[in-house]
Amino acid sequence: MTKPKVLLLGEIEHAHESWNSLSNIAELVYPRARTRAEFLDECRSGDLDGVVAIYRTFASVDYTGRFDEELVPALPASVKFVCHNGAGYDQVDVHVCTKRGIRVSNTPTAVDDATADVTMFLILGALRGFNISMRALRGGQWRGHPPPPLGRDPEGKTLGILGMGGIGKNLRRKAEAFSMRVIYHNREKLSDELSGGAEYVSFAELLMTSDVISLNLPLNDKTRHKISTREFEMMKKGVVIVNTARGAIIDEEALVKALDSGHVASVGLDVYENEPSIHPGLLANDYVMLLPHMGTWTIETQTAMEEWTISNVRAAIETGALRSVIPEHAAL
Ligand SMILES: O=CC(=O)O
Repeated sequence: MTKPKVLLLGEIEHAHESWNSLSNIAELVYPRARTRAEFLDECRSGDLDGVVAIYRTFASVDYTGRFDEELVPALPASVKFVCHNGAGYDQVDVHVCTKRGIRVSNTPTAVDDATADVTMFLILGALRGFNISMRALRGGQWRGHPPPPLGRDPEGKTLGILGMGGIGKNLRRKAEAFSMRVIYHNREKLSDELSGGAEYVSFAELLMTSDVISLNLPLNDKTRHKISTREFEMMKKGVVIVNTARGAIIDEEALVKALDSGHVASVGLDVYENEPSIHPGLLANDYVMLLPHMGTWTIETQTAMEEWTISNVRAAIETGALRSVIPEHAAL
């Protein structure tokens, strides 16, 4: 009997044993294509016919481009599952996949600790203004001349978490260890058990009362530019904003203006609207703490994410259902 095929888009860096063990149940295939045009051709050539599940990485977008209304219909008719390695799956057009009868999975939970850790690092760094002193030190000027303004402590500050999913909940625990008061806004209020007792507030109240705002929500049509000029104006003067979710949740142009006016005191960013390019206004501002999308960049977390994605592929082939189907496909 011919085995179903599993296509790898991107690299397996850690979980080689688990990946290779899939060959017991599937034929593992690798694309020849190195560009989107080549990938579309390869799909249309029939060479990938029989592929049932695709394992894809965040970085594979560099050569396939987004899984959008052009690419998804071009996939072989046999494709039933797209297993994305990552929590955020904004590179995949879920609606087009739904129409084609393709189910999508992601890697929730596996990313929570590492991403919440980076969020805490950025909160502390942005509150303390560490970017200025770190830069001065490397420039041979010790703390700089004049020394940087004094930073602020997290203790006693109100942290507003926008998006209380796995990362938001994990961050809540970590922030409370720093004696921050945590409030949150979500599409729906969570039970006290799930929210850990954090206070549920409206979106407007979160904007108006937080000293620090952390963005922990997925990027989709509803959340793109959720934070723009009007929202910045509603925030307290001197607010600190941290984004480890997706850059396009913030209107970057409006952010630069809010920083330049001093209304937003400082920000900590791991993600950007058009990464890897960064708005020059962010690069130029000393009150911006920047990381190049390092939220899950640890050995443990990258390994866990690969293992998780492979387990989705295995479940898809063995049972016809994904282990962690995305919420949009849960009811299908
Ligand atoms: O950005 C990282 C992820 O989506 O897992």
